[in-house]
Amino acid sequence: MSGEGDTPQAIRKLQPGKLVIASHNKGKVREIAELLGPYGVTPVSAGELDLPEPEETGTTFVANAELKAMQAADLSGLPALADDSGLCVEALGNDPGIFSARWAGPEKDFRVAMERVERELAGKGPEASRDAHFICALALAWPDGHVEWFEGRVDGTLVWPPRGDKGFGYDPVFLPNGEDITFGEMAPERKHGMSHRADAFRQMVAAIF
Ligand SMILES: O=P(O)(O)OP(=O)(O)OP(=O)(O)OC[C@H]1O[C@@H](n2cnc3c(O)ncnc32)[C@H](O)[C@@H]1O
Ligand SMILES: [Mg+2]
Repeated sequence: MSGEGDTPQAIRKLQPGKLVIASHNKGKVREIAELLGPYGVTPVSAGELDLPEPEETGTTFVANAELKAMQAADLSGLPALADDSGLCVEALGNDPGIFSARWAGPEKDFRVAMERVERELAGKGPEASRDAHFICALALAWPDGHVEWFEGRVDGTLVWPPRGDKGFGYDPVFLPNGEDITFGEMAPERKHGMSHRADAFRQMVAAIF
């Protein structure tokens, strides 16, 4: 944490415990808390505040991140950071994309979601590209209604069967370009060195902090 004298103006507005992470996904909340670690901000999650999970009616990652952040800022009276993210598989026309969470069904079973990706890819034939990328849109909403957003990306290929149990969601099938282990096999610090979420986060830090 920076000393009082060199703490940038914006971070002083984000007093410890005063930034809502507008997400109900424990894996994301953990990663965002880790990424916020160096900035002296102690986040509180939407779940801890009993905030409702809004319907994601947007047609883009940014629109969904904005609606989640704005609702949390509005209901809590605190600055709120939301993340809308997903896996885009090029041979599937970038599906599941914004529907990545919905492919896991009401039980939020990502084994089912990963199997669906693999099945749909198999349906494209053996020559189909296995290229994929993750996108992360971060939206930071202030209680006065002002919103800023940032979008990050990481490119890779899909493996089958799934490998590793360290991450969440689609991590076990995502092999980032230039790496020999999946996100599911990676220590969190290594994932933060290259992930879509860390990419968006770097842009946010450069702009805000
Ligand atoms: O909306 P919130 O409450 O934040 O939680 P969610 O899980 O519904 O989140 P999204 O609507 O943004 O859906 C994105 C899905 O994409 C997947 N995803 C996003 N980032 C990922 C990552 O870093 N690793 C693996 N899967 C990821 C993950 O399974 C998410 O459920
Ligand atoms: Mg969601």
